[in-house]
Amino acid sequence: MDASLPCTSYHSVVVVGAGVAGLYTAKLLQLQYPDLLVVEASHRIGGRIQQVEGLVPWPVELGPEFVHGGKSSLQGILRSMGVKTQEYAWPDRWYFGAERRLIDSSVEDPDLEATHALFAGVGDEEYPAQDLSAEEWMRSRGANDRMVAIADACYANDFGCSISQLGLREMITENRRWDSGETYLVLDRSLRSIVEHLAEDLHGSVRLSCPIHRIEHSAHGALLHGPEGVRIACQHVVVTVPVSLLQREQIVFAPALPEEKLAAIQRVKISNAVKVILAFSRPFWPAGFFDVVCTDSFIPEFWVTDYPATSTSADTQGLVAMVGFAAGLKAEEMSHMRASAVVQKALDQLDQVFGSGPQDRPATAAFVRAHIADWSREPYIRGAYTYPTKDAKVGDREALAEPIGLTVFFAGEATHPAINPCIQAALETGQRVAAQIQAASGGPQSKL
Ligand SMILES: Cc1cc2nc3c(=O)[nH]c(=O)nc-3n(C[C@H](O)[C@H](O)[C@H](O)COP(=O)(O)OP(=O)(O)OC[C@H]3O[C@@H](n4cnc5c(N)ncnc54)[C@H](O)[C@@H]3O)c2cc1C
Repeated sequence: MDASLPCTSYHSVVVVGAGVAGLYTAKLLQLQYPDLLVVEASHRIGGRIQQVEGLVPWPVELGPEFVHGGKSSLQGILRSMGVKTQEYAWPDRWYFGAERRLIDSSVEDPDLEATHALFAGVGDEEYPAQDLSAEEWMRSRGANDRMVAIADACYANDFGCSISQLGLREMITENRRWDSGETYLVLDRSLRSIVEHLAEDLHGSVRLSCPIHRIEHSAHGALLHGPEGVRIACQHVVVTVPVSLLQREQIVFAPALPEEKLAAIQRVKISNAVKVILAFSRPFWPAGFFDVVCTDSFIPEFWVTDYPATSTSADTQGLVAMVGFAAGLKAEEMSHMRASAVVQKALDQLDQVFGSGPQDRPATAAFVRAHIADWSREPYIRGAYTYPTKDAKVGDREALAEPIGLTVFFAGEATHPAINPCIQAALETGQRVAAQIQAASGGPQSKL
């Protein structure tokens, strides 16, 4: 990366944000626009793809960890990288906190089946004129408290929010347009490799530690304002920052963005997510265990994370890891707790889920160290990922994606019209915006 770029420069294309959407846009446009520049606010590339080292013998993912769906558009990139994946059915166990009962997902449970049937059929619903939360919608379809608790821990948490925040309208769109498949894929290496692959030819074209705070734009181009008087002029600018930052007006646009886009920016929400990563001296879960969704519990989901060792440090040798994932209101609650209290409650929960007989505190007994990733604290992300938001309108995602003339373009997971907050969606928005810029300058359409 070139840190010595001049304070005022001109580029035909500037991409704001070096997450996967920004990096993919740059990769697709780089040949045609060799002077393209990516500006990134933080000191690293990858955005929400981030790892922590030194807990166990491999880097543990702080953000995304799974490829959602075996038919995802990410598959082409993974194949070209020679990545092998393993498929898991999700979820593989259930823990009912109120009943203190752990079951295999093959065990019949009428409330589980009824909840899955409701959510599988949400795409058949009519768009309501007045939006409902998923909880209100479930109750209107006769769901009981146990079903709501199941949906909160399973569907809402996976969507990155709580059941009261999840909106029916965007759930309908998501359900109708989801085309990636239902299995979870785990890669044979860190997701960092995807970031490295996207950035491999961008050396010298990425400027780090350069938060853009103002974009002046006209039909003729844009002037970007960065720290310490940095000015970057360009013909086309691609804004890929999380919608949470646009809501906080961390970038000021002059002239202001159109009313319709501003309203959509405020309606589409990102909630928080917290990952509690726990290193243990030995596994205390059943052989073959992958993941457990926990109703009426502090942390709604735990999974085992296991990659080929990349470190030989004596400090991590032989350790195993489990990750707790909480989103929405539960994550907000955790954000206000002391880290030691979060870890204690996580261990207590695992003791309850897996303890029995003389082994009644297996997690506590095997605990070595922990790391907590609280995404609300990331200054240039401020949350996890957009979720099907209550009171968002049909067409809001398209409004987020709408360019301003031929100068300002928008990409990033929030701008995907299928309400898809996954890595593949971020990549698809990068592909869309690259094609828009090529069309705007009369160039050939990307074949990638
Ligand atoms: C905890 C968690 C778990 C997840 N799990 C999964 C999963 O299992 N599978 C999956 O597919 N997806 C998952 N996701 C979602 C996935 O990470 C995102 O969809 C994807 O990484 C978004 O990429 P992006 O490029 O749109 O945004 P980002 O990665 O957020 O990139 C935006 C970039 O813009 C930069 N930026 C912000 N402000 C400025 C500024 N003013 N100037 C310059 N740069 C700026 C940011 O620093 C960032 O690098 C998860 C996300 C989180 C947080």
